[in-house]
Amino acid sequence: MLLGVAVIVSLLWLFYKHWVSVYSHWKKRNIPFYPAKFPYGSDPNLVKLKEYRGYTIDKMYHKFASHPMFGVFSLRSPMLIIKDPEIIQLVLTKEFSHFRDRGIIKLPEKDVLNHHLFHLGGEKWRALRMKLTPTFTSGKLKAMFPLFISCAESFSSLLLSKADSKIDIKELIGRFTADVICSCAFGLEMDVINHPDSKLRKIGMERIKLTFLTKLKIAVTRLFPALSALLKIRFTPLEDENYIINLVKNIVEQREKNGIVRNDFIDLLMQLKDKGNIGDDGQEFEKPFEMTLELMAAQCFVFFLAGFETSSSLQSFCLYELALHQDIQSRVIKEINEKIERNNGLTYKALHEMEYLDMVISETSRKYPTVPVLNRYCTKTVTLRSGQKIEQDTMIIIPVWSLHHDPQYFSDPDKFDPTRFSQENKDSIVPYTYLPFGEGPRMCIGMRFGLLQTKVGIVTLLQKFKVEPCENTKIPLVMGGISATTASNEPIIIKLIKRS
Ligand code: HEM
Repeated sequence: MLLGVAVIVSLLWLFYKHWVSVYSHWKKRNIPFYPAKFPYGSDPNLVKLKEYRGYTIDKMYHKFASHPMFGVFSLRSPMLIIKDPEIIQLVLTKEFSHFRDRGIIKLPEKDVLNHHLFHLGGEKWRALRMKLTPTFTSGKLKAMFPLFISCAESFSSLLLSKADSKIDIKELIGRFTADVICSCAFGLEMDVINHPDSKLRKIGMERIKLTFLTKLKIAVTRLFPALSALLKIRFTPLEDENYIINLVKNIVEQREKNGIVRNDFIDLLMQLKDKGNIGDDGQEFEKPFEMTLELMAAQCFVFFLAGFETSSSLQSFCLYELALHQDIQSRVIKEINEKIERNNGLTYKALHEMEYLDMVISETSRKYPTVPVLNRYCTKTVTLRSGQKIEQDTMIIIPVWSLHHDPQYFSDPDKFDPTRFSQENKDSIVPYTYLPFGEGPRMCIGMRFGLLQTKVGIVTLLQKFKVEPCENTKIPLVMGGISATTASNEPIIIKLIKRS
């Protein structure tokens, strides 16, 4: 009995020693760091998600005010937080080949729906990124514009039924963005606007949640890959995976059977599938690979996920700020009316001429960056000008929220001030301190699509309604921890007043 207890205590002690052995990582490398405590590491909030990630990292960011970068530990993973815009530029762009991967999760082979552009690394990512980039050329976006407008019309009808009431703006706009992405990328008329409980949207909303269980799975796949394989850890439930794969399979079969060509995202994937192995076309990819139905479904899934949540957040934060700043809203609506009149309707060209609206959206993206941090993973050691090294296998965090709220780069950062992005002022923004879509070869592939649907959504709504705060509007908004993207703790409630 005593022996048994002694063995257990010794094993626990060994486990503890092994766990904390990594906590000297940054000290050995002479990099300032946020000390760690067993078991969570530098700050339990990095793991427990009780607080928005942007806030947790921001507190650390200010503790290391005079340092270009500093180390933290999440559980027992060392991570390097980079603050200096010059080093950020090096990571995202100049030395990109050393930091090509995100390294957020070690992808379990069988979790096929996660093998998408956002999580893939190395050559497979490079090949897919190169092949999928043509999805969003300006020609393609122009061709899709009528689909945006058709979704906007159904959105308008829904809005009219909400006139003069208080609404949860993000919920409403989320239906519009889900419809746009389904229609433009997949040719699917889901009508989420009128059927908000659609299965696809529900799956998307679940996947965007960064629950404790998801974080635990990320940690286990990263720290104990063998255990993760043994436990068959997966991030997408099998039922959802089957649903998405079948959905894509049906679209492909329908198109093949009826000879439908829409020149959209699915068509591009189908062409890649028909051409045989990706990389066999003389474009120098190390290991050619097949575009399987599962790989196609994974790319569709990430476009849906990345497309609907980010744009609906941006639009809701923007309308919230416009509700609070009636002077800015009046200027936006004046511009909208002028440009629509000059172009005989809401055209692609009219939207492009709306410069003030563009400034308002840029300022919203600064104050509420949809993705609070960017992740990179160092695959080859780099020596900085200071002589300091960033070693192979280092996980990197770029604190976007903190940069966007650092008074050194954006004076009075809590103030909503679109003039920061006027023609005269925007050139004075320090490069690599404004990163709402990331930067470099791995930046958001859907940026132009996201901005276009954001503008169509806002213009459609503002043409019909004035937005105002009401007694349920939270001022200021406090961000919450559960979502992987920047999201308010509580619903964003505003009032829609019908324009005469
Ligand atoms: C307002 C809307 C959007 C915002 C704010 C946004 C933001 C971002 C950010 C910050 C990243 C990471 C960039 C980096 O690490 O440097 C990203 C990546 C990505 N986004 Fe977006 N995004 C938006 C819309 C979209 C849309 C509409 C799509 C697709 C239709 C999309 C697809 C993706 C994909 C696939 C990636 C991964 C790219 C790669 O690793 O190669 N995003 N996005």
